[in-house]
Amino acid sequence: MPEAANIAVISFDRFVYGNDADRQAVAKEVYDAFSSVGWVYLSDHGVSRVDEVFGLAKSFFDLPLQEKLRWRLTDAEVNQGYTADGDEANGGVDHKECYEHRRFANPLCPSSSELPGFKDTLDDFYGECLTLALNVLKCLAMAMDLGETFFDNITKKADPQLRLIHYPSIERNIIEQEGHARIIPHTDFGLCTLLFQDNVGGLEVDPFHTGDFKPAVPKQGTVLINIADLLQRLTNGRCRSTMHRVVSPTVAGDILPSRYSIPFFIHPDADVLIDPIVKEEGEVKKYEPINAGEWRIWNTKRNYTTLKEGTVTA
Ligand SMILES: O=C(O)CCC(=O)C(=O)O
Ligand SMILES: [Fe+2]
Repeated sequence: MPEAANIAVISFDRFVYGNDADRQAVAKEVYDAFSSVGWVYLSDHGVSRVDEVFGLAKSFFDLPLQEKLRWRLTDAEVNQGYTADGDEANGGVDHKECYEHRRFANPLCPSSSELPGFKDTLDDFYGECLTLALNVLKCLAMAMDLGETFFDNITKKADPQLRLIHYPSIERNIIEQEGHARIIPHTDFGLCTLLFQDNVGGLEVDPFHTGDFKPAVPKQGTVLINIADLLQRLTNGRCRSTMHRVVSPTVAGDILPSRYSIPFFIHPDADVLIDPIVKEEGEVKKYEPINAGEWRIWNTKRNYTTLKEGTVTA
């Protein structure tokens, strides 16, 4: 097995329940991780029902394709619902299917009679993920002296995206063709991402963009968190949004087992201007200011093979 990526594991309950000194210490550890490899594992993160949500993801993806297509994502701006294998890829071929859940509107969600417990449990889980994400962003705000509520103030109206992903069981030689992967190399485009993964493995990160991808191995009871493009821009490159991909896990045999993961992508409000924050005398802004809402829609459309001007064309 290749050497794993060097990603710190931080116990997060010292931030939530600790005193001021504990909170400052955790904030610094988180900031150090984000400004070096761009990733961190959090243990004691306070998000419950993780196993239940993995179970519900399996129940949903086990439904026949025709049924799942009733909830097919059709609008990049709403960005909610089911994405079939082949609908999303950007410059390569992914082998995955997904379901997106939001906090304000879920028009394309199975009802409680169609999939018992699905919506209610996802709503609950979503709330816990959002709380954790905002606490993680608070760490950055503290470490950068932006004021503790900096990120709360720019995420009040935003509708972050909880995603369930299923990478189906597949022949190894399909995934290992040139240009194919379970998910091709990319950076995430929001502020930051929480990522729960099952025990199968295959996630790899390239923290320094040298092409040297290393496994971000599953660690029981933790959530992985990575910086995404808008935070890299906002922090003028201090926090690093880094390449990652999902490839074959290290298992023997020609048929790869299926894999499930649950990312939660946090975005700022659509009307926020992401203008790099400079902290030092003479520091030059490395990025142009951009509007967060336009950035999100542009990136979502770009990632889909089927979405053109907000509609499914297939
Ligand atoms: O499935 C994973 O582990 C990674 C998913 C991912 O990188 C993404 O959805 O952006
Ligand atoms: Fe990603």
